[in-house]
Amino acid sequence: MLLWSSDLQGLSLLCLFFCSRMGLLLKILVPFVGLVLAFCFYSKEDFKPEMLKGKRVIVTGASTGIGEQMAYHLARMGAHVLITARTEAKLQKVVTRCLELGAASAHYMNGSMEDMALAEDVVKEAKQLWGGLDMLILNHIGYTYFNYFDGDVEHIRKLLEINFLSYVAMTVSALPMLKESGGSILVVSSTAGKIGIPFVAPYSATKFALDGFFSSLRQELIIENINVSITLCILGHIATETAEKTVSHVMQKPGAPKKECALEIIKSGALRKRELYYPYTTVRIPLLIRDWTPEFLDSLIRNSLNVEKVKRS
Ligand SMILES: NC(=O)C1=CN([C@@H]2O[C@H](COP(=O)(O)OP(=O)(O)OC[C@H]3O[C@@H](n4cnc5c(N)ncnc54)[C@H](OP(=O)(O)O)[C@@H]3O)[C@@H](O)[C@H]2O)C=CC1
Ligand SMILES: C[C@H](CCC(=O)O)[C@H]1CC[C@H]2[C@@H]3C(=O)C[C@@H]4C[C@H](O)CC[C@]4(C)[C@H]3CC[C@]12C
Repeated sequence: MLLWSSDLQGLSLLCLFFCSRMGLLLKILVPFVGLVLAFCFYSKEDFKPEMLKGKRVIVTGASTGIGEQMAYHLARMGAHVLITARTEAKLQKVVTRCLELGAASAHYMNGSMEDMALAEDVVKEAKQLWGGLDMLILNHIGYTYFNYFDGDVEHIRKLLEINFLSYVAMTVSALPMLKESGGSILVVSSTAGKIGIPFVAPYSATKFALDGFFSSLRQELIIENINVSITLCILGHIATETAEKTVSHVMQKPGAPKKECALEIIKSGALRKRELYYPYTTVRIPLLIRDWTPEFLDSLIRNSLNVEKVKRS
């Protein structure tokens, strides 16, 4: 089995974690881990901001949070940006800021991604504006509660439209241009799209759906030698306004910085990575133990939350 450098890092951290418990650390694994980390360090591809200069990029859900920060990073790198969300006033401010930061151009389209026509119209606008597309960053999400599942099936149907089907609709519309440019699709997902986390059942379903669809589509693009990359971005808790409003009372640690998170997403897409894990340690290690000791991982997740503070609404 071919291990990627980032997986070697994850496995090394895992070995350190388990063997530090068994006192083997100083005898066997320190040299091994040293060799592995040296390999990982020297095998890293280098990201350069110039990679994004003049590139034509759509960022959805960019009126606030991680999407807003991605728009600003792209602007600093000299990209053309087209951003979407529902709140026009916020989008106007982000576009203005993007132009101040050096964007090659900056435009917005406002509307809800419940409407599949909007999803397709955003891609048509990119064709109208730029004649093509280099990067599609699918980031928006609909209203997400953090509580016991309330049995509301309609809420799940609506969230699947916003968080999943609109991503598929935009991808279908954008693929002809991305094939022409050899471009990239960045799909923003979550730890909750890879493992079972309590209190986010509807949201988690939509994120698992993204993994299934885009991981299968990536296989087909490879089979047909189509040069379009798909990067699935698996994020842990990030300190955005919405997340802090929703979960700060339950979380035992603060979220990771949204600005750094946004940059790591862009870098992973530009380097055409298969998946991004951010923050690496808190996301990658649970995934490494997920299939070996699922019950142990489930208990770790439950113990990482102040579950007593979640009251059925
Ligand atoms: N923050 C975190 O802890 C984590 C976040 N993630 C993922 O990162 C991504 C961004 O998260 P975050 O920045 O926290 O989210 P925010 O809530 O900060 O931003 C969500 C964005 O989506 C837009 N949006 C909301 N509803 C709709 C809709 N119906 N149609 C179109 N756009 C809509 C919002 O703008 P408007 O309201 O104006 O429409 C906003 O721009 C998401 O995919 C999320 O799953 C993953 C793991 C952890
Ligand atoms: C609690 C989870 C981290 C568990 C761990 O030990 O690492 C967080 C991982 C993913 C987070 C949720 C997420 O994906 C974004 C949602 C979007 C909304 O902004 C509200 C917050 C989220 C429900 C967020 C909540 C914490 C996580 C489940």
